[in-house]
This record gives sequence, structure tokens and C-alpha cells, in this order.
Amino acid sequence: MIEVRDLQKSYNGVTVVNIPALSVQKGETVGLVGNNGAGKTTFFRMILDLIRPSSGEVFSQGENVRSTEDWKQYTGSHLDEGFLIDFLTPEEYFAFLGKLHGLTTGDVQAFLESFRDFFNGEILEQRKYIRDFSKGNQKKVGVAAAVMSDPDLLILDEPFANLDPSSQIRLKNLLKDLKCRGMTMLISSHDLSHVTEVCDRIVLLEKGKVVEDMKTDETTLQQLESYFTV
Ligand SMILES: Nc1ncnc2c1ncn2[C@@H]1O[C@H](COP(=O)(O)OP(=O)(O)OP(=O)(O)O)[C@@H](O)[C@H]1O
Repeated sequence: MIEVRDLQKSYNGVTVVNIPALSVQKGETVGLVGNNGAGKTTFFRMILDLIRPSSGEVFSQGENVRSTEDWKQYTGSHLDEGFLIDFLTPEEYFAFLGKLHGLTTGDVQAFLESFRDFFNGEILEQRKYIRDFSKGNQKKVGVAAAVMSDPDLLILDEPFANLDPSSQIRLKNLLKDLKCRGMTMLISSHDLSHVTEVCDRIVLLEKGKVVEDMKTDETTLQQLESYFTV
């Protein structure tokens, strides 16, 4: 579904992403882990054509993401709160997205109902703009927005960050459900336990390079923990 070839990004002469080749198959769930500054967000930004690679290409279903728009139809993503329209209330924002994706008001209601537990009574009917929500609740709005179109490909940057423990567990279950439905996912996280539980493959980035690319099994969490132990 995603193919990366000779992808590099440099800032001021420093290479922050350098991935000669990486493929993600349809239905795969890939967790991206790595220390602060490892290049995870920069990598996602290039996959989503938000920044231009210094060299190399990203193909989504065989099409270069820089030269087509088709991939936007089947890709849902949330990287940060910059993805939100924060001068709207969540209701206004979801209604806007619903129209964009050709959903009826009933479809949007049903979708939001399915997020009731994850929203934990803190998102809807709050009479607040998204910009006035806490970081964790903004994240919930962003994750729901990314999933709303039922995309084939879902890209989430640190979805567990800023969420309370109950919300993290609900999100984990939600992502596992989407995985069972065949959604392809790329998820970055600093939470090694959650990401190994959700994803069937883990890619470890260090200074922009892939240093491990492994299928998740019962030893993966331990391997990652020893890697990150200083
Ligand atoms: N616009 C920019 N100008 C200069 N350097 C940048 C820019 N964007 C990213 N970088 C640098 O690229 C490197 C990778 O950053 P990136 O945000 O991709 O890392 P990350 O793995 O997502 O980190 P974190 O876990 O802290 O979110 C960092 O050294 C960062 O400072």
C-alpha cells in the first residue's frame, strides 16, 4: 500500500530522515518508535505530502503522493492539533467533515455515537471551541476526525500522548477493532506497550534511519525495552 524509495530529508545540512526502502502492505499495522527527534513526524509528513523530501519518493497504492491527489480519498490522518479547525465546536467540525465525506446527518450521529465511550462525555455538547479543549481532548477530536471517512489507510502521530489511562485503553481497543476490519495503519508512539499490543510490525527509527523492522511477537516489548534502556 505504501512504498518508500530512497527517502531523505535534510535541514541545514543535517539528514533527519534517511530510509532507502520501506514497504507497508495492505492491512498491516505498523508502529513507528524512536527517541525524540528520531524523525517519526518528519517521515509521516512526507508520506502525507505536507513537506517535500530532499530526495526520494513515497508511493501510495503505486501513485507518487507528490503528483496525485487520489490517495487523499482513502487516507485518514491526525498528526497534531494543526490538523483541526479549532475555531469550530466539535459538533460543527464533525458536521463539516461529514459533508466533505458525503455522510448524512444520521451517519455522522451514528459515527459519533460509536465514539461515545472514547469521548467520555467531554467532547460533545460542551459549548466550547476546539481551541479551548485540553490537549488530550483535542487529540480525541483529531483521532475521531481521522477515522470518520472509514479510510483504508490511517496515519496517527502519537495518538496515546496526553490521553488519560482509561482513554488510552479505549483508544487501544478502538484501533484493534479497526485493525480487525482490515484498516492499514501507521502509528507512532512513545508508549512501547500500547504500540506493540496494537501493531503487528514495529519499525524503530534512530537518527532518521530504520535500525529495526520486526514482526511483533511476545518478545518484542522486552526487546524494545532493552533497546531503550540507557
Ligand atoms: N522545519 C524544521 N527545521 C529544522 N529542523 C527540523 C524541522 N522539522 C524537523 N526538524 C528536525 O528533524 C528532526 C526530526 O524531528 P521529528 O519531529 O521528525 O522527530 P520525532 O521522531 O517525531 O520526535 P518526537 O518524538 O520528539 O516527536 C529533529 O532534529 C527536528 O529538530
